[in-house]
Amino acid sequence: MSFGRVEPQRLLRILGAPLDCPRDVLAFSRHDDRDRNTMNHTAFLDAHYNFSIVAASVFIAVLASYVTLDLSLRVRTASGGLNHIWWVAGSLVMGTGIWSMHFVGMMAFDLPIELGYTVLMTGLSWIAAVAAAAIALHMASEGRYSVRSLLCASLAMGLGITGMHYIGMAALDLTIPIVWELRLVALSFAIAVVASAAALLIFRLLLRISADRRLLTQGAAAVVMGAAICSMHYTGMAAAHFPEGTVCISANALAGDGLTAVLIVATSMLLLGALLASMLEARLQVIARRLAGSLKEANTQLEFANEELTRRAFSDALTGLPNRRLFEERLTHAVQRLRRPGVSAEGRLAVFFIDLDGFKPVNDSFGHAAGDEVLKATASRLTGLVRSGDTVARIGGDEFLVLLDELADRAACERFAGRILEAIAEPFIVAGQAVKIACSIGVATMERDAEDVRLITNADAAMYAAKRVGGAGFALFEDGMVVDAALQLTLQSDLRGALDRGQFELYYQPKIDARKNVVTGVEALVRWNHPTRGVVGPQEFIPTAERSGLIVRLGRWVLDEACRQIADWQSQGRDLNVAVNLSVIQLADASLLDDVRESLARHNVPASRLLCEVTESLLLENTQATARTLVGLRALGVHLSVDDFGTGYSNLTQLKDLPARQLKIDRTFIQELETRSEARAVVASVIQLAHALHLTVVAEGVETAGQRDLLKAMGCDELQGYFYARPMQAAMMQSWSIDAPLALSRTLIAPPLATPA
Ligand SMILES: Nc1nc2c(ncn2[C@@H]2O[C@@H]3COP(=O)(O)O[C@H]4[C@@H](O)[C@H](n5cnc6c(=O)[nH]c(N)nc65)O[C@@H]4COP(=O)(O)O[C@H]3[C@H]2O)c(=O)[nH]1
Repeated sequence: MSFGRVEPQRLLRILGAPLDCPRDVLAFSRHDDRDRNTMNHTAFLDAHYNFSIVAASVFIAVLASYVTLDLSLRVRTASGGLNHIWWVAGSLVMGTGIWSMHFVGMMAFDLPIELGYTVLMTGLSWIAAVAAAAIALHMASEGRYSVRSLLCASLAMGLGITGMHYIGMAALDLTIPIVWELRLVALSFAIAVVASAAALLIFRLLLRISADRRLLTQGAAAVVMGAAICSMHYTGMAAAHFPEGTVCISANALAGDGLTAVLIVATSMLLLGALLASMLEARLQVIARRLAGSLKEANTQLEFANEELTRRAFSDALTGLPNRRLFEERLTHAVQRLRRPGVSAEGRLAVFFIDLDGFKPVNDSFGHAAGDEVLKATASRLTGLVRSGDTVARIGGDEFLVLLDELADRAACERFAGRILEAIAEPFIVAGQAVKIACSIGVATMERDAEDVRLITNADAAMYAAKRVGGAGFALFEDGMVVDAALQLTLQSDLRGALDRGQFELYYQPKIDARKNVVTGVEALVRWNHPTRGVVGPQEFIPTAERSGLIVRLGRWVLDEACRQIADWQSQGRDLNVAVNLSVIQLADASLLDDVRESLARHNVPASRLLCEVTESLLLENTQATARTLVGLRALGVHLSVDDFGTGYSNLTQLKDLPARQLKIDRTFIQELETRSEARAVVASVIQLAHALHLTVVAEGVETAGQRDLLKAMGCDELQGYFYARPMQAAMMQSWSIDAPLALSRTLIAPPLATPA
């Protein structure tokens, strides 16, 4: 299709080329005054353009620019060697596109002589175009460039494009050479350089534009770039004047309308193909990015899950402290560090085993959430005591471990244990109430050259030792304690089966009315008939039973057995009151009241025959649950006795609010009665004040006649102790008589406890 012939001047106007070019040059028929030297007296051939081919060349230029811009993105975003392939392919496509535009533009140039192009020079011009494209795409892949590099690249590209154009012109082998209008040649070079710089800036701009707005921007940019390339070409063409009489020797080489059509179609197909490939690649890149994104997300989730698993494997979920596993690992490292050559010979490690005293009742009375708060607060108090390199761990229930290294001596360990005791002794706020808890601490240390590294076991053994002497204190590990600790473990496992196997038995110790000298009642004291160790005293297994929770079942059995015994004595005509000891854990147990009620009913025993002894310190803790139980017991008609009075920190006025009926003065006071006047003064005033509060007073641990006489003189109501009788089996109570000679009562009635193996 042809749009007819167009004047070059009009064509330049359409393409935006400078219009101040002298008419004579544009018309190729008149001389330019300024270039008179070169063009004087020379007549030039009339040149015209075939508009449809010019349009095709413009289309190719715009299409090439669009494809080039697209390829620049691929070169920039592709990775793993693909960018190099895109660079080579892109340079070929872009170079061919520009070159093709030039070649088609040349075809549009119509002279009255036949024109044709030599293959070699045409090929060279193609190479120049590809080189310019390679420079452009390389710069595009950089993304950011300095003004200097932009200038250099624009110059190089400009040279490449201009080179392509003028080498392409040189492919016309003419008998009379072309006369060049240098000003326009320079202008065409300047246009090429400016167009290159604009193209590079557009490359960069395009990278910053979001994908959805890119299509339009890229289209507009392609039009600008295409127009710039065409301007350069047609300005270059305007600079060429073909003298009249010239003949094209290469007319038979590359030429003809068919070739133009093939070139246009082939180039367009090449460019469109490249565009499609580029778009496909872009799509693939999006998919790959999405895949990579989801893979990354999956990886992040996996990493998080792994971290969480590791964290859980090595930490305690409630407090966030390291657990036993991590503690052991850190201990191993600490031991290795200690043994490393060069470490101070005095350096030592210390493990503190901390077990809370009285935590279980808090947990039972206030609920697990409150218990958790106490544990968390304990964790933070302990953490607050150590330095950053030390380790605090929770290894279960209410047990914590602390590892300190570089401790100077045993005194430092003792000081630290003291600080732990102080920290835990501070009241905990539980459900809005201040609750006091203590702890037992076992300390095991290791010196540099020591072989034994069973620090945790040793600290545990020491903690047991501290617990056995009443808790709320610490003990440093000593060799004999390991045996003890092992014994505790055996005890614990044996205890579990002992109840089912009926190995527990109640012994009874009489209480004597001080004035009337008659038995008023007995205190039931539990014994464990151990199959291998013989009779085991309560002090050896009650703490263990409390720790293992078995005390609730054991206490239930004691209550029931005591009621059964009351009924038994009743049936023999003996009305004896029986006192049973209640543990702190039983008091906090909601089922205690039901247990007492059921036992009384089962054995048909009046509640007034039963007396519950509760230690003073426990009564004064007076948590909500304990208070409820005490009031409930009282409501049932069961009497209460304050045991071990004087060992706690109470004063008598605090006792007046308690539903107790009896007060037992601790035997440590009784033991000093004869030797210390202060003890006498205390016991005398306790008896007086207790009477004022309508409490009967029992003195426990009466061992001598002198103690008996003093207590009688002070007005003490009841007496209990070895002076009268040791705890004995129920059957022996039959034959026992107060009037029996003391020596006899001791040998007959006091079966010695078996010494633990
Ligand atoms: N040195 C000396 N000791 C005397 C004398 N008279 C009595 N004793 C001992 O003092 C303890 C008195 O019981 P406790 O203060 O309630 O102290 C009891 C009580 O707190 C606890 N216990 C005993 N049976 C039970 C029980 O069934 N349940 C609970 N929860 N605790 C019990 O075990 C503790 C020790 O009981 P036992 O070993 O039987 O020790 C008894 C008794 O044998 C004396 O003249 N001199």
